[in-house]
Amino acid sequence: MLTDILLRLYKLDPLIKRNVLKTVSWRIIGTIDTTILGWLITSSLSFGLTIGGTELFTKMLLYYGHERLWQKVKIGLLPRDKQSMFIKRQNEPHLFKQIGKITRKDREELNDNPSFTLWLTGLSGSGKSTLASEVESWLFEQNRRVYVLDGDNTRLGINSDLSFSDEDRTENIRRVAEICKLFNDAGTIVIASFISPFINDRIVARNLIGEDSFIEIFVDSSIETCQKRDVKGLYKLALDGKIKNFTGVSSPYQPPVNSDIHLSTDQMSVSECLNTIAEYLTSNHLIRCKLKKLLSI
Ligand SMILES: Nc1ncnc2c1ncn2[C@@H]1O[C@H](COP(=O)(O)OS(=O)(=O)O)[C@@H](OP(=O)(O)O)[C@H]1O
Ligand SMILES: Nc1ncnc2c1ncn2[C@@H]1O[C@H](COP(=O)(O)OP(=O)(O)O)[C@@H](O)[C@H]1O
Repeated sequence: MLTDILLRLYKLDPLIKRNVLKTVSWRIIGTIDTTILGWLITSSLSFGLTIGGTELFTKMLLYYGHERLWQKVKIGLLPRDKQSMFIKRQNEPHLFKQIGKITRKDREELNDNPSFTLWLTGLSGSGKSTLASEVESWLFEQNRRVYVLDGDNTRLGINSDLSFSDEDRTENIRRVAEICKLFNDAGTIVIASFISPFINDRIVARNLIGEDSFIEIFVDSSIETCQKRDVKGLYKLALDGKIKNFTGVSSPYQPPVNSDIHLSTDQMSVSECLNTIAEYLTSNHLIRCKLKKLLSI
């Protein structure tokens, strides 16, 4: 009967299949352990086998129930929709990661430079696009393979199905981080220029891209300065209620608490910001070129 129940569960869904397999494998290990301990303590093999044999079934049911119950506990889990997306992928039985002969390291060696992602986060009008373009030009002049990913551009293309709701911003950043990872794997330096207003989404991006390849730059300008600049006229529209969910007006921005580089763009000039980024990259051995040359930007 127990086998019958387990078999039915096994056919239900990949997660249950995993739970069943984990239950059985763990129980076999546990039972061998209990049997040996019972045998050693009582010097009776039959006593050890009796305890081990009995608990094989009781503990298997208890373990399975415990696993299923824990799946209802939300502590430390992603929101349910995201979680099921990840679980489905992790358990996708018909996909196999393909690994080619040429590695990221090979490409980095060919370029004579490591690849990484400079992640610019900040309010609209804080200076992300301006700095992204300046850093890109400077790196290009240093013969580095570099490419800018900008919110406006990706939202006109690959992410054109996404709105500015909190959920869609999260998905926007997840997709963009995946793209950064691909570019970095291809040996290219990426400058990602996205408002990316939520701390959690930036943590997801950092984890996807990799701790060592992700450099968070807080492009920090007060909302008053951004509104005064109003480069695209969007703040006026947002304040007049003509754009919904506008960051800093009707949608939150969570500033980084521990960014790798902090640029106060309402106090620093563009070239001061550029020098700060250049100094960071050279002192962390991410760009190999003479500092003197950098500081003459
Ligand atoms: N509601 C609302 N809120 C914020 N921004 C808006 C909005 N609607 C359009 N735009 C334009 O979209 C650009 C930001 O896109 P991002 O992909 O960087 O946004 S996010 O990271 O998903 O929050 C942003 O570009 P930047 O000004 O360069 O930041 C705007 O041009
Ligand atoms: N230190 C600075 N860094 C970047 N931009 C600056 C700085 N100081 C002033 N600005 C100005 O601020 C504006 C920023 O606009 P933009 O780069 O389009 O911002 P974002 O991409 O964050 O929306 C530009 O007009 C730029 O010239």
